[in-house]
Amino acid sequence: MLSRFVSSQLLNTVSKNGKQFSTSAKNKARVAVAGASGGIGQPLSLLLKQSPLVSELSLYDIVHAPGVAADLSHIETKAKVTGYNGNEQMADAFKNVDIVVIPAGVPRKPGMTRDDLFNTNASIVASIVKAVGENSPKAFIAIISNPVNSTVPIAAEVLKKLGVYDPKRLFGVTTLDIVRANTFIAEAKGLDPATTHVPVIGGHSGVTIIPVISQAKPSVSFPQPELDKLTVRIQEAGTEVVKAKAGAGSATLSMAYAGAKFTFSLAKALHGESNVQEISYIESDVVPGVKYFSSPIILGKNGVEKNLGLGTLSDFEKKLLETAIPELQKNIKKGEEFVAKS
Ligand SMILES: NC(=O)c1ccc[n+]([C@@H]2O[C@H](COP(=O)([O-])OP(=O)(O)OC[C@H]3O[C@@H](n4cnc5c(N)ncnc54)[C@H](O)[C@@H]3O)[C@@H](O)[C@H]2O)c1
Ligand SMILES: O=C(O)C[C@H](O)C(=O)O
Repeated sequence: MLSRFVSSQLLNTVSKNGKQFSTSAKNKARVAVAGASGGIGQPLSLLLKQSPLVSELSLYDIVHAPGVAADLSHIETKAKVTGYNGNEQMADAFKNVDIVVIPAGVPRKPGMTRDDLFNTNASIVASIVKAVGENSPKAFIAIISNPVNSTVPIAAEVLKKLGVYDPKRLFGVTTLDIVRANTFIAEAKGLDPATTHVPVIGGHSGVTIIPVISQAKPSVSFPQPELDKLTVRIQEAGTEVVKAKAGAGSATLSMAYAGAKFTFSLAKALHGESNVQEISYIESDVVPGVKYFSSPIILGKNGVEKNLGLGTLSDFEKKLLETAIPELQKNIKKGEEFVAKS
């Protein structure tokens, strides 16, 4: 009873941007989670297992994946769950899957930047994406592992080396920034967060996170000092959680929610729902000289169908964009060089 209740709640929430989607047997996705035993991986897998959009759930990690899979497999929903542990089972984990979500890697501790995770997470993401490219070259790949600004270019370069890169099918998950912006702006204005939409563009770290409050729906306005504060709060929300967790990691539950929301949009688009809108960090030409950029997109059966671009930015947001550009360029170059050197 409880699982049905939660499942319908989640479906209602995730269909916020689109129409309710009917889920017959053939329009379900086979989804793999890499890093499935972790702080994000476990609740994300739980949310995916509860969804009628998912037919198979392939859980991969270097530890504990069979245990997590056994546990989830007892839930009274149709998705078939299988666990795969360690390098030798990695290829099997990623065979015949439609979508791979990657929250594998280490999280921040207080005092660290996301870029401080690069040395550990770059090779983790590269090895997982290589295995995905070799075993399901058409899969949509959604990267959660930080630093997202660099791990997405790393994934692209790895897939290029394999000759299977399709920029329409590779996504950096920035959904949590939008979820947070919706929540904070709704709180500030006494709105319902479930029907508040605040785009956040750019990248996923500090000044590269650009809240576009001028395009919020419903429309809102703030005196400049309050706008400054809200913007910084959205940019530093990850750090707020890292500090509050005091050494026990970073956002996991809200990220699982955001990751599930994004994955459900991919699943809906894959199976033909029209006008599925998301915001994601993808290969892009909307900002000259910045090869990867997060902006609103329309998803279709083959991935990114249309990049909706930046829309009209306020002067304040244009300044935020100017500040973000050199940092994004640096992060992207670092990711590309990592693969070129390896
Ligand atoms: N994009 C975002 O908005 C966002 C939000 C929150 C966290 N994150 C990032 O997500 C990542 C994971 O965070 P977490 O809190 O779940 O960390 P965690 O340490 O709790 O879990 C990570 C999991 O990855 C697994 N792992 C490590 N190396 C692996 C490999 N080579 N192959 C497969 N699995 C491997 C670990 O065993 C662990 O189970 C971090 O990099 C974090 O910064 C991103
Ligand atoms: O802040 C972090 O390190 C994790 C994640 O990127 C977040 O935004 O919560």
